[in-house]
Amino acid sequence: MDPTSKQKNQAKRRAEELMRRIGVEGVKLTEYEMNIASHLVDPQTIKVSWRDIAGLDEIINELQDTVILPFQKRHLLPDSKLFQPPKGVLLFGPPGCGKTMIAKATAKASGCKFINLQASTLTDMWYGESQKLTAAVFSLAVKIQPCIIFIDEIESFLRNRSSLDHEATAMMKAQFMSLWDGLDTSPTTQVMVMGATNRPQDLDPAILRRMPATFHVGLPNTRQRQDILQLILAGENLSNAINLEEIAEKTEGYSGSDLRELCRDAAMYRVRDYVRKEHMRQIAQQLQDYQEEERDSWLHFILDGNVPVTLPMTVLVCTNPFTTERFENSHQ
Ligand SMILES: Nc1ncnc2c1ncn2[C@@H]1O[C@H](COP(=O)(O)OP(=O)(O)OP(=O)(O)O)[C@@H](O)[C@H]1O
Repeated sequence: MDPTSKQKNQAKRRAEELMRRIGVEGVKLTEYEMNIASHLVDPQTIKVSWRDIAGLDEIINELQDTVILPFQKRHLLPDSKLFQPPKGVLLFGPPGCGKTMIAKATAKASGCKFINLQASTLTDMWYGESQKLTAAVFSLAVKIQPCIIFIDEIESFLRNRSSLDHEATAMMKAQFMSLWDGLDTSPTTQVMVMGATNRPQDLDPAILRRMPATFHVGLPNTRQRQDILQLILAGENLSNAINLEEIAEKTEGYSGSDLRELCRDAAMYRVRDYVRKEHMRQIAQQLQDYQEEERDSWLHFILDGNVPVTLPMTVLVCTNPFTTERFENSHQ
């Protein structure tokens, strides 16, 4: 009995559906390629585009020239070994600064299929399966090219080799690199590995060499923070008193993701504030209704000719002169 059969069947169904949607038909896939294909992203359905990324124009322009142009304009120099996208691109920098967004927008702009791999997809497997899956990543990418293989947290499985590495891990790394090199054998192959990491210093130098295009996606400066805030708050109902320049100055050290959270918190705070005030208003209204009801019941009591021993002054003050008079008369 295969303990992974349920998982494999699900991956197969998902992969077949995806392949149909992205217009790859008549391509026969192995069981392992099917598994990898379930991580395939249809470029049409990628929601992130360059317009959603603020403050990173320099990186975007550079990516457009070095990566996207060779994919898009391949027909201009179809046989050239030089007019090629780099085989490896590395995006590095602190968390939450837009690396994943850039990778997705690159795939969308270049029209490439996008295999979104978590390192764990390859490493959490049974002994022997990892190697078959790694081979499947590259063979699938070649079958459906042009294709970007995106590996988030790439350092977690292609880290510095050490003598402490498990034999299977060491073999998988060596295999990954040799398959990567294999992409170079045909000048027409349009497959690129794109990695993202917060810890470039942990990456194996041999991997770094295979990624000639590196982009530092750092923490945004004041101007970039203002651009990000402007983008996040576009279309929101903002008070005229809000000064984005001032907020940008006060948020040194914030990533794009932190700024988004800040704006989300502010919106939540306004709604919470409104809901609380509304709640207080309702309580005040209920209290007032209750007091009015109480007063009415006292009035009935008085009008019926009863004399309360401890009639609250408020009732006397609130009642009309006629009632008070009756009360006084009856009291005498
Ligand atoms: N430059 C930016 N412009 C607009 N939004 C941004 C920017 N940078 C970050 N964000 C916001 O932060 C979120 C997280 O960004 P993203 O996932 O691309 O970061 P990352 O660098 O890949 O982080 P991690 O290293 O944690 O994976 C985005 O979904 C977006 O809302």
